[in-house]
Amino acid sequence: AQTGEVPIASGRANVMLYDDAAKKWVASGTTQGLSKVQIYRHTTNNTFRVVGRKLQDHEVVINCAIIRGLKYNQATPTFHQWRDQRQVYGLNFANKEDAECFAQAMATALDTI
Ligand SMILES: CC[C@@H]1C=C[C@H]2CCN(C(=O)[C@@H]3CC[C@H]4C=C[C@]5(CCCN5C(=O)[C@H](Cc5ccccc5Cl)NC(C)=O)C(=O)N43)[C@@H]2C(=O)N1CC(=O)O
Repeated sequence: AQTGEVPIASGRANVMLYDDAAKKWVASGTTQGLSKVQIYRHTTNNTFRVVGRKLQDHEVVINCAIIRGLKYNQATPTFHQWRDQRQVYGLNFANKEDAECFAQAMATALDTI
């Protein structure tokens, strides 16, 4: 977190990006494996972003702003996804509790911005 950012959710997930050309999901980052995915709230300007780091080597595998109007799709109880103009992000959560907690924080963020 940068100064002035606080995490409002944290969960374990495989962070996936959709390869439009190949029409398949690919793991984000250089290795497979679970990441710690957090939603940070910036305390001064009340903006939010999703940051994910590999549990093993802390490689940053996702760092994307949560923008007003984002549609967060809970495709399954453990696979949630959204898109921006560049790509589609997928979070394959380790369990549905982490997924539910993350989705709740995402909803809060989307209600706030
Ligand atoms: C990690 C493996 C993964 C695990 C779980 C399952 C769950 C379903 N699933 C999918 O990929 C589903 C199946 C159909 C395919 C077709 C298109 C896709 C791909 C690109 C985005 N998309 C949208 O449907 C988006 C969603 C959206 C709606 C609303 C707002 C935002 C968004 Cl992003 N619709 C728009 C209109 O954008 C898609 O998610 N798709 C996953 C999946 O099979 N696997 C297994 C594998 O791939 O082996």
